[in-house]
Amino acid sequence: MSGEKEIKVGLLGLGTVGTGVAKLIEGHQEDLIKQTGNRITIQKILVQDKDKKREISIDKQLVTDDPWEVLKDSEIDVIIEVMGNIHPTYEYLMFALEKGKHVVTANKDLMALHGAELLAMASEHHCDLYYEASVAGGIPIIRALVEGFASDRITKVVGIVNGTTNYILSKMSEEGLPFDEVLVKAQELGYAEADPTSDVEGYDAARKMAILSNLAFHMDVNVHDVEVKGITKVTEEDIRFGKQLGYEIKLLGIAKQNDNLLEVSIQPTMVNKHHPLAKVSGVYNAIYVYGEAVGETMFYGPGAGQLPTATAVVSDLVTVIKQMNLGVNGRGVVAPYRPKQLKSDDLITSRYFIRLRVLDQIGVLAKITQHMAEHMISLQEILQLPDTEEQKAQLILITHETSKAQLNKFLALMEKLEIIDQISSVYPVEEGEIA
Ligand SMILES: NC(=O)C1=CN([C@@H]2O[C@H](COP(=O)(O)OP(=O)(O)OC[C@H]3O[C@@H](n4cnc5c(N)ncnc54)[C@H](OP(=O)(O)O)[C@@H]3O)[C@@H](O)[C@H]2O)C=CC1
Ligand SMILES: N[C@@H](CC=O)C(=O)O
Repeated sequence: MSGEKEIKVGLLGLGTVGTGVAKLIEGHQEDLIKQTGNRITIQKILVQDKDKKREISIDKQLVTDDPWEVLKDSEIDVIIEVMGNIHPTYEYLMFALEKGKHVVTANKDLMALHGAELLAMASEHHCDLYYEASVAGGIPIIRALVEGFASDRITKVVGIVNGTTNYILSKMSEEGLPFDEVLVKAQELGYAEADPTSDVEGYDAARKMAILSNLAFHMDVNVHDVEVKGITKVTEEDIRFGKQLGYEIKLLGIAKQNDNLLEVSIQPTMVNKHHPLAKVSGVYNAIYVYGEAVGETMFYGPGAGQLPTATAVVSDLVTVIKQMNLGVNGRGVVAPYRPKQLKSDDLITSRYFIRLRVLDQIGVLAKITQHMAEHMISLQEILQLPDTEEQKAQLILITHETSKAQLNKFLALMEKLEIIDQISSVYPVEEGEIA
């Protein structure tokens, strides 16, 4: 096709994802033209360091370190933001939207914190703001929630939403590799955030769970509503003992809504080895969505990395262009319309894996189980193993469903007992409804 209208894009960032976006726009141009009727041109690219050696050859004239050269360019129709961070990114995108430019972003930090303001600004100026790449890289989960399940009422979203930590836990479990070594590899592969603390401490996944919960439950969920625990304290023993009892440890996001009461968390979880989530390995992500009408659905795919993430970004761009051609930009945003109320700890329930180091004495087990009974915690399974220290033993308890409030009271008591040397770890257990 020739003579098609050109759509000009301003690219903020030319790192892992930005490079993938440039590659796809160039490499898939003919298909993109067929789908949109438009030729897509990258007009300008913002970077920090203009002299940095780049993975792809780019016309030097396009590259700038002056944000205003991109943001104030009146020929640019769409800004693609893949530079990350909250500031100055927030200010740049607010400016772009105010000037009537459509925005596509992969930035979950920004969307989880300022999504509502950005979407309001987009709506006010009849602009699109799409952010599919911000959750689960190449999996079109946002589109599924917003469009695919628009007619249903979602009750639960459970999944693995961080590629870096899933890669680390998989390598630790499958190959026995140490945490630090695998983290370096994840950074080299471009999976980890610029500061990998946000991956390993669970903040990245918490932001993604906030975004998903917002869209799934139509509540104004923000990152502060998410209970967060990362993987830095997961030990080789937890992985080994978990396996002995038939579990794999996964950093699992859980968002559940019952009677308009919400719980959202991200934490290392013992997942039954027969549950499909236990088999999600490497950088892959997987998300279960449960709807009242649809029942159970599962989405699976690469959660990070250059081309998977770029696919989501460029697909958003295609949507924006199609809407430009129809003149319907900025109309798709549905603001949260249900009041948000978070569950108290007595309404949050789970099974739990508790690993204790105890004194290896007669009557220890009886005392512990007696305290469990007093706290209305019922035992599902127990495993006692020798400890590396003499006269100590490792005790692993798997509970039946119990409330977080009861569990915390029980653990507080355990801490005070002389027969308990250490509470080594506590993880929720996900058996899965289809295990
Ligand atoms: N990597 C992944 O797999 C995924 C990433 N994302 C998200 O995509 C975004 C980009 O990630 P990624 O590509 O990995 O990040 P990188 O660190 O690889 O790239 C960031 C790019 O932005 C530029 N940049 C950063 N800050 C500024 C600034 N203040 N002014 C001008 N340019 C700036 C950098 O310039 P220079 O090159 O000169 O340093 C670089 O080109 C983030 O929001 C991330 O969370 C989302 C899903 C997956
Ligand atoms: N660091 C993130 C990148 C994608 O969002 C991850 O590992 O999932």
